[in-house]
Amino acid sequence: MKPIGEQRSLAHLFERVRGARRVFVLTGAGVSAESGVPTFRGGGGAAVWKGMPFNVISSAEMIERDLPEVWAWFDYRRSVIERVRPNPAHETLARWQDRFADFVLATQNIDGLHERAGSRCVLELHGSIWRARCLNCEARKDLRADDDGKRPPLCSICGAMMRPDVVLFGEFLPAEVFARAEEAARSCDLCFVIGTSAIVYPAAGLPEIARGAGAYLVEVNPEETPLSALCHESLRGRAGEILPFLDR
Ligand SMILES: CC(C)NC(=O)[C@H](Cc1c[nH]c2ccccc12)NC(=O)[C@H](CCCC/N=C(/NCCC(=O)O)S[C@H]1O[C@H](COP(=O)(O)OP(=O)(O)OC[C@H]2O[C@@H](n3cnc4c(N)ncnc43)[C@H](O)[C@@H]2O)[C@@H](O)[C@H]1O)NC(=O)OCc1ccccc1
Ligand SMILES: [Zn+2]
Repeated sequence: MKPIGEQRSLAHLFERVRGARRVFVLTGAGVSAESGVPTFRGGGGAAVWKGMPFNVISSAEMIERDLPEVWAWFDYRRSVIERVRPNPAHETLARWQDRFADFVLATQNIDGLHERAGSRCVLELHGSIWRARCLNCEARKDLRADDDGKRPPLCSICGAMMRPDVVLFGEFLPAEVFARAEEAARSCDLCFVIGTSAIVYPAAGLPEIARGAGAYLVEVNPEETPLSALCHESLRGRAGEILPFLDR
């Protein structure tokens, strides 16, 4: 793949980025790929855990059916994530929060790497692998600060069992978080969609909202996605190389 700079003149894009006032960014697993976090390939069919496809082990039914197995799956992913570091894509987006008058970053990722890179008020559309939530009183617990290793963890408020505080397939997204992302998508003048296969909804609908509201839509992804046709720009390459390049 030709380096982004040689693909064609991006002067007009630099212009757009320099002139942007309200920027909305949606990220997916691809933004963490260069950190060493495996992607999902569209949340679809391939077996990811003990022969179960991703959208089965990460589904609401599994909480009922086998909560210990759900914890085993997220404990494994947490063990992978705790060994990696944010990459230049995360770092660039952290800088951008102070570069634009209005900047909103929404992510489908539960890995917490945006926060570790210094991004503040990240809209975690699908929750966080670093939190547990009580099945009875909804109290949250930060597993970085307070994890006695007991599985399932027990709620320190009511003693009930806790589940990972992530949004599983068939579950609604946190309403307030999604509403803020929708609002930002509706009112932005520049929208970046970075490292997502844009298959999982309602997150994949956010760039469509931005485009529909007149925003300039830019995709960063080495591959074509269902959103590419909707984009003003599709920058084919890796986020960790392209974002620092746009940061001028
Ligand atoms: C599979 C899909 C069709 N299914 C859905 O969308 C479902 C059902 C559905 C709802 N509405 C629909 C409309 C149409 C069809 C289906 C639906 N949605 C839901 O269930 C949602 C909840 C969805 C959230 C699920 N939780 C996740 N994650 C947390 C858990 C966990 O992580 O385990 S989703 C999870 O999968 C998705 C994976 O996608 P990506 O992040 O994009 O990753 P992927 O690997 O696919 O792609 C990576 C991309 O990066 C690129 N890339 C690779 N390297 C790089 C690189 N270096 N740089 C840049 N890019 C790179 C690659 O080329 C690739 O394009 C993310 O959203 C991720 O968060 N809830 C819901 O709708 O509630 C209401 C409801 C309630 C009751 C009954 C019905 C409906
Ligand atoms: Zn509780």
